[in-house]
Amino acid sequence: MSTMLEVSDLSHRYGAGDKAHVAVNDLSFTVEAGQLACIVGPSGCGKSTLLRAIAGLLPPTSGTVSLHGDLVTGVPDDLAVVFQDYSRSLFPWLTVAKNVEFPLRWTKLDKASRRERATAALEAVGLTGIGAKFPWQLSGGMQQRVSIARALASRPALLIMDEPFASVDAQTRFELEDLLRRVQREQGTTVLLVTHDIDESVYLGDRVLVLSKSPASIVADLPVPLPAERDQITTRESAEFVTLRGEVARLLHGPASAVGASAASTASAASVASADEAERDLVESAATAAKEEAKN
Ligand SMILES: Nc1ncnc2c1ncn2[C@@H]1O[C@H](COP(=O)(O)OP(=O)(O)OP(=O)(O)O)[C@@H](O)[C@H]1O
Repeated sequence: MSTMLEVSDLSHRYGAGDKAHVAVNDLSFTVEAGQLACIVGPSGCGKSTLLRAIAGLLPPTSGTVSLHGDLVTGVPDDLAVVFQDYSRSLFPWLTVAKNVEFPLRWTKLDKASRRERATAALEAVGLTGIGAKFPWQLSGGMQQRVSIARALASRPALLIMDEPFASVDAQTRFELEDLLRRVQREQGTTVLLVTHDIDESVYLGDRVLVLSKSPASIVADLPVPLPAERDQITTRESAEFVTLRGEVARLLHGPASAVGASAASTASAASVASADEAERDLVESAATAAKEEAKN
């Protein structure tokens, strides 16, 4: 296996002087090609800051991020991000097919190949034949499938997913988790997924990286000893699943990780703003071009 993502001694501090706030503290890890690594951490610990730095949206105060050996200094062309809020990341004025094709405009693919890729990506996520619909004509779960199809269509070197299933109901969440694992294995995609949900991190991951309370540092990097074929009922009942889930919960909620209630709620409010900012950065930069696309 080759290393796809390398995060080395990464730190990020917001502000300076008395008002300085260290959000990420000297964090190092790698993700191998084809791996699905999950990150779990307490609310407000610095997950969004970390993802923004990895995505090239935020220059870190110190340390480096490399994608397939290349230093990340801006948003890499071969990186895709799926956010929690599908309703804001899909363009409502473009059809589903055009939404999925959209990032391919920056590749060398001709129009016919772009269409073919989009059709195949929609098929991979179980949405064959809905390309002519608009996002707002679909359920929330279907819209998130479209976001996943769009991310996969560009065959990214790294797919970053920031709480991707937090806005759908429990049944849809299970379906999307299984869909992600299936497609990720079929296509060999390297995925870094952030979740608040301990069970989800264990069910989905090949590895679970547990972050400390703010400032984020890695408290554990745990391999997931579950078979590749997983099932929402039997896997979650298995001894390995229950043991690992307990271990992650203890690391997150044990005394060393406890966060005071008021500090947590303040941090949480600021971090929502930060995640929103990241999403806006990416979506807005694409929106202008998407409007042009709609005219064509
Ligand atoms: N732009 C900013 N300026 C100053 N401080 C910030 C900024 N963005 C985030 N922070 C602070 O950095 C810390 C980490 O925030 P971040 O959003 O990365 O956490 P998070 O783990 O993603 O949060 P959540 O779990 O709620 O999504 C928080 O204490 C937050 O208050």
